[in-house]
Amino acid sequence: MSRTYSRRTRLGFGLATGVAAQLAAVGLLLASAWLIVRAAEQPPVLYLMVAIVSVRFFGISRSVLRYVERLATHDVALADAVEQRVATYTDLDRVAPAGLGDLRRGDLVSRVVADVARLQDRLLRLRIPWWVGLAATAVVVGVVAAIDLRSGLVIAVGVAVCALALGRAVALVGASRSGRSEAQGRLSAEVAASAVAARELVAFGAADRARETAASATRDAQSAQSGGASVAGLGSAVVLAVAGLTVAVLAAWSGGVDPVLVGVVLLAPIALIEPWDGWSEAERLRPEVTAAAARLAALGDLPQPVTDPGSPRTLPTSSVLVVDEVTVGWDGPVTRPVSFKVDEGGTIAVTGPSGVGKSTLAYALLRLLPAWHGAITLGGVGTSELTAADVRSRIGYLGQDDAVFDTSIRENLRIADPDADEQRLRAALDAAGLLTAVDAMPQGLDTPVGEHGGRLSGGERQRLCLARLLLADHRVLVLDEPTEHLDAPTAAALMDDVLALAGPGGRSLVVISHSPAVLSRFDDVVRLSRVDP
Ligand SMILES: Nc1ncnc2c1ncn2[C@@H]1O[C@H](COP(=O)(O)OP(=O)(O)OP(=O)(O)O)[C@@H](O)[C@H]1O
Repeated sequence: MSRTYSRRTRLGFGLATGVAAQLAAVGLLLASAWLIVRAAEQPPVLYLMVAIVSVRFFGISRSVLRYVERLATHDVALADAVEQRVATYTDLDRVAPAGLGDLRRGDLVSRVVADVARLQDRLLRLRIPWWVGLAATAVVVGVVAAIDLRSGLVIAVGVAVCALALGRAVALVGASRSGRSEAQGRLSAEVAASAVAARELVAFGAADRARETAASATRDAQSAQSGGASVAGLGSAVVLAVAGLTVAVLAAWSGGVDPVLVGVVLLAPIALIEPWDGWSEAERLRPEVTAAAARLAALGDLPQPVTDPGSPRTLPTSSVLVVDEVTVGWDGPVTRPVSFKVDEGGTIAVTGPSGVGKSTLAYALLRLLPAWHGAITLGGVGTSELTAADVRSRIGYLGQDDAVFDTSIRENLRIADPDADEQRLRAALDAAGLLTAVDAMPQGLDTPVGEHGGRLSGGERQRLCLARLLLADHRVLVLDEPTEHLDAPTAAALMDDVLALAGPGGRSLVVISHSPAVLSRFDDVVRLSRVDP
């Protein structure tokens, strides 16, 4: 349906066609009932024509209306899901990477994919069946009441009993069913972790343990799922029992009803089984949908590690970086206060024992984490007075294991600048010392790099990440262990290319490293030390 109609209008249209489809189904059954009873009296066929045409009309219109209803309501639900997915990404973007706490990758994927899909059910399989079912049921009760008031009241009582019994039965049996989302999330996390670490798990003979953990997560997910199936079974049983009971009561009390209409009255509760089944399915899904909504809301509630100031200052033109008596850490300061200055085009190395907080300092420079004490200024303005986006447009970071995507070299580079033309891509590769190697590859820039860049050597992978960083055009580069995992000649060659980026008119460099060979290339080396425990 055209997007020019508002979502509310499209939903209203979907609901109206849903109710009409449901009434067509009811009409089909009731018209058939009347037709069968009336035909038994063998009247002239003309008397039956209206009912015969009605049966055909309801039969055809039911399918057409159901189809239109699905189109309209799914259109709205899919638009909602897109918005929800964007909102979830925005929440992740707001807190990642420092604010994700203990959330595991697989679990995050499960939230973004499965929980958002579950939320789609809130409209399609939870709310709409209730609204459509209630409207259709009200019409049926009205029609039967018009034929025989007492029978109408009996069906109305049946509806109330069915709705209450469904809610009660599902709540009793399904109290533990909300665990399905968690179980799915844990299963996704286990599978993702095992897939990423498959080589190490096999090498250390830990594959069986990983398999057992995954099997236990699978059992939990299955048990949650089979619990859902038993709830569905119970729901259907409740619906059938209430419908049957209502028919029995109607049969016992239908003495005063016109004999031709007895079939219509008696079959009315049977015609309501379909919408009531929709309620039963809705109640089965309710705990899962509620849990999925809670999990997504929990992402939105994650505290933001750094917040932008209310009135941020303008990003200064100067890129002189000053770190003044700064201490960093995650749960409290782990480093002693550190101070240094990097002029435009200047270089500095940061070193210190493992775990002292070197990478954490890099996070603070990029405003991914706040510093506990001291001040970090860029061009004389405190970075806490700037927006994080402004700081990150000026300061770029190359981590120890930056993500390389399973696509071509060109597309990996374009993540930094989707509009970069061939010339800029080649210039960045040249500056990172990778152009000659790429030109020697048969597919050049279109060479696929494989999962995690597995088809590149360690040095090539690191240079690709460096080239990507250079494309983003930051004036200050923070390089965290850029030569990690590289042999001495490759590391030295990479450092030559890195240092060539600095100098007058060039970029400022903060290089974090343990390596004496790397440190020996710098005049200024800052040593971090741990606060006393
Ligand atoms: N995501 C995190 N959440 C909580 N604590 C963290 C996190 N990452 C690191 N830490 C802790 O912060 C401290 C500093 O870690 P950091 O990675 O900055 O050290 P580092 O000096 O870079 O170490 P290395 O040289 O081994 O890379 C360590 O005690 C570490 O356990």
